[in-house]
Amino acid sequence: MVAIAAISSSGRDKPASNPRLGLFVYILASAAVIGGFLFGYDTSVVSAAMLYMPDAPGLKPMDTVWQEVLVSISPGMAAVGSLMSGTSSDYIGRRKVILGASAIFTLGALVCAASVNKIMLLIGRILLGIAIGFASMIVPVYLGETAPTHIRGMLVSAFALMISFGQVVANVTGGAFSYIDPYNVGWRLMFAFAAVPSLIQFVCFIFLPETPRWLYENGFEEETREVLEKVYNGDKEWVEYEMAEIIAFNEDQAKENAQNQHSGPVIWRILKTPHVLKACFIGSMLQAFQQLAGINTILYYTADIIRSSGISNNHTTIWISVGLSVCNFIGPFIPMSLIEKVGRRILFLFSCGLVVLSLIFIGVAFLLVNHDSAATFPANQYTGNFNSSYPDAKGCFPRNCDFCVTTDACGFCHDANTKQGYCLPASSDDPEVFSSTGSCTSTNGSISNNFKWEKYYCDTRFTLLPIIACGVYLLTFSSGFTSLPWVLNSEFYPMWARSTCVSISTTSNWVFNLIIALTYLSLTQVIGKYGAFWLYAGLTVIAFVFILFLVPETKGYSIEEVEMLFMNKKQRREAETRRRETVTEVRSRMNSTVSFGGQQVHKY
Ligand SMILES: O[C@H]1[C@H](O)[C@@H](O)[C@H](O)[C@@H](O)[C@H]1O
Repeated sequence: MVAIAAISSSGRDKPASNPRLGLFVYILASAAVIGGFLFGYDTSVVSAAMLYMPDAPGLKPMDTVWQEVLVSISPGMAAVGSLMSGTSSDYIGRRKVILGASAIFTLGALVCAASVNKIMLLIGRILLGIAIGFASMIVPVYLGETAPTHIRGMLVSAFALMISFGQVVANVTGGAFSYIDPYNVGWRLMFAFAAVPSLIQFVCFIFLPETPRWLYENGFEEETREVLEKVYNGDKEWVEYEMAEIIAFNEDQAKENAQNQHSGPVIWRILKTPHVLKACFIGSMLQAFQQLAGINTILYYTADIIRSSGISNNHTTIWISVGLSVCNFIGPFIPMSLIEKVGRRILFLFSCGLVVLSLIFIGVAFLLVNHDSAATFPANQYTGNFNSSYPDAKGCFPRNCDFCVTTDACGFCHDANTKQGYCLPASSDDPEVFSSTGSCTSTNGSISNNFKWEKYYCDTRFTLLPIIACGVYLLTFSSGFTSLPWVLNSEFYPMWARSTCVSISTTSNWVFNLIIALTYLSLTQVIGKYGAFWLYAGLTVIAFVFILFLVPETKGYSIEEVEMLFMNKKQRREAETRRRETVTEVRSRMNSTVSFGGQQVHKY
């Protein structure tokens, strides 16, 4: 992809030095990125709460179908919420959608915390899902449209950093609240905790402004200038420059609109505008690739992965999970501090390449664990009270321990000394303790001979390897892949298409998130854990090539200029000519001044 020289919409020269910003823009950004925190917190806290909810009074009995529905309804509804938020943020404004999202989030958190039955909990989870869908789409758009160009990438990266921070806090609070009567009170506190930041965000946004670009597009010229004054800390030169850019760009768009006689829904216009369609496709693919790299399998199944690498103690598992989520939290500081220096592409390619290597490393680690795990006895040596006609018995037959414990219905029954054993169907009443047939069945509540039953765990010399590999993966993923799809999507689109395209690409993120999370366990049963991670590595190699050839560098371009990067030469020439004409008109208008409130001000 070729780079273009910066084409200022207004034809003005950019002020020579960056503006000296005040506190305002940082307060505004901090309040906005709370949306990222809520996103991360909500997607993670449910795993801790789920340890207790199935046995909580009022929620019992909760079978696996209910559990799966309660966990996956929020990402599912987030996909719907992010799709809805595009149109609504065009009509009512970005700020009101943020207000709506934080209000719905607060309500959802309180409904979950106060649930007296499963239906109420389900309603709470639906509200939370809609709210995070709204937040995940609108916060990057809000920051992209408000932030000064030279810190735009950094501020949107802070949104991604807050997602990871929300995930760490969810792990820690999940652990902490599990000490406070977890079946009656603890799980409720886990949900209620999130109502505090969402309420803070709601209150902040009562006072914070709408984005200058939305304001101007919707006819609020004076308000646009007022917001720019605050964002640029009264720096006149920058306020004039940005104001001129916004005006010229809007006029240019109006002209283009009239020339091409666009009418009907925005999506129709996107389909008929090749360079915007291309940007929207690239943006959506980046979000899809982010999920196809398997980030959420590692985050959602951390406990399973730790157990299956040979750790059998629950407390150790919890603390290793916290350690891993810290790796995921440290990484985003790298793009935040480097993005405005080295640019988006280098960081993205660097992180993507390292993610491929660490996925291969995870696969190798799981392969070693698999090869090192104990063998099963040949089929003709299955003895004891083994009944091969028992349901599931055949599916559990000729595998080693690792294959056996990866299969949902089976467990490994082994000689406590020699370690060799049988892969048997797990008991339906007590799957973690007994098999349903064979040498590990319950005899008066215990296993009668020298055998031991393992549902998740295989003894291995490589215990630490998959855990180290996951830590390395989380560090490399979060040092670029976590942030860049969000940053680039907040920059790629012209104003008229921005909210629709960001909502499409955000929906792509949620849909692929769901697909990967729902298929991981079945995938490991078909191609093994190592096979699943190598598949993700293969998909990430495709992502690398995709980024290399199709993603432009957006660093340093104003949000109005980025659109040009997706045009071919002819389209760019036409757009440049039209913009030049607009510039001449705008310049002549901007040179005239009128008296306003006793002061001489520009006439726009
Ligand atoms: O950028 C975020 C981040 O990487 C999160 O850790 C992950 O859970 C999300 O799905 C992703 O979109």
